[in-house]
Amino acid sequence: MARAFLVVMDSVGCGGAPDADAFGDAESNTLGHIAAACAEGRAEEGRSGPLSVPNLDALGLGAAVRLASGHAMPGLTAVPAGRWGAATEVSRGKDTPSGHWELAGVPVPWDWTYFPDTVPAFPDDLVAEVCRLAGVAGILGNCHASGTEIIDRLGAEHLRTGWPICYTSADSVFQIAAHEEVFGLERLVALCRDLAPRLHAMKVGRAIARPFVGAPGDFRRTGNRRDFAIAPPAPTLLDWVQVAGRVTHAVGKIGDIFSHRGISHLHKGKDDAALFDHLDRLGAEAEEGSLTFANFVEFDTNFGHRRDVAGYARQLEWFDARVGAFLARLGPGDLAVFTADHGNDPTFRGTEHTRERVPVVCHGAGGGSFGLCGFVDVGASVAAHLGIAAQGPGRSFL
Ligand SMILES: O=P(O)(O)O[C@H]1O[C@H](CO)[C@@H](O)[C@H]1O
Ligand SMILES: [Mn+2]
Ligand SMILES: [Mn+2]
Repeated sequence: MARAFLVVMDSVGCGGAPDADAFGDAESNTLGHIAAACAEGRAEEGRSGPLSVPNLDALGLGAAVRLASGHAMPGLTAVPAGRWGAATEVSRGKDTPSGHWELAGVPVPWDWTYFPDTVPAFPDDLVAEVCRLAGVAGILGNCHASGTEIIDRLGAEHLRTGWPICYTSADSVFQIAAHEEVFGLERLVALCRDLAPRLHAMKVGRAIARPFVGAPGDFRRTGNRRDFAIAPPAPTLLDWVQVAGRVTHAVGKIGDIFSHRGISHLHKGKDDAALFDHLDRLGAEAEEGSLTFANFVEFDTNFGHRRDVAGYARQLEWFDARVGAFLARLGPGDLAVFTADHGNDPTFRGTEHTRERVPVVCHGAGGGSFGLCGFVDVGASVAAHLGIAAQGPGRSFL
């Protein structure tokens, strides 16, 4: 029986979204602009020269970017041996839940609630609820911010007052940063968990705990981030597979993103290297007929939001080397799909996600292009490979 591995490279978009302009993201292209910067010698920190991702390129990565957006992709010159194309999203959001749910066959039928880019950003009654749940007299932040910048700016005041730092972004999120040892990690996680139902009722996608450690001038976020996401609106690929009596493995953030629905086994790790160790092990050991669904988040959190072009390129090159070793572990009936959930162009203005198409490159599904498809078709294709009935609007491209 076949196995399937669906691997999301978080934020590794490839431009070309027909509605990018409506998101203020016209011309954004995460992979296209990284490849151009590398080829022009503008991404030389800790690496050098044209972007080198031979394993993903052999599956069709460069070709997928050219198809999606028309970008040249210097350095990615392989004639693809894999099955490849690019996918377009329809959900009215460019965040992680929208992207993953749609990849898993379920577009988002509602409009997300976003907080305005004003100070304060949050309504008084919501702030009052945070204060009640946390047992504090006030909050810090109450604005749009980048998570590393706001702990640098307000971390010392947080230590002094004990008030949690609350902030949001262009995504439908309510984020709370607090010191792991001073405020307490469990207290922060409980605060987010308790606040989440109220946020979900408002169609705010996630309450996110963003713990940090250190002292003023040297605050660092830890790997203990927790996301409390609204549940998907309908059964997803994970549910379809599980209902069919198969095993599902969730690697990294997948559990949180799917509100822990349809997941048999959760595999977490402190960083992407640890997550790839899980993926390698599952490549060798995952059950016949199983689905492994993995998310690699560091492209997005460490490099996209930080607008670090060289860092993003380094991460792609590191990831690609591990892809080569991973694919060597797979058997003849196995499918591996590498794709993304949205863009986060490190050359673009601001620090937010960017609306883009995403590459879809497959190992174990023969060769050639299936052209442009929808995000939902990825889930339908994985289901088809596993011999499971898909639900919803997706159609298999296999
Ligand atoms: O700047 P940081 O805290 O990493 O926040 C980013 O992470 C959030 C959730 O992934 C996004 O909405 C974006 O705001
Ligand atoms: Mn994401
Ligand atoms: Mn992000």
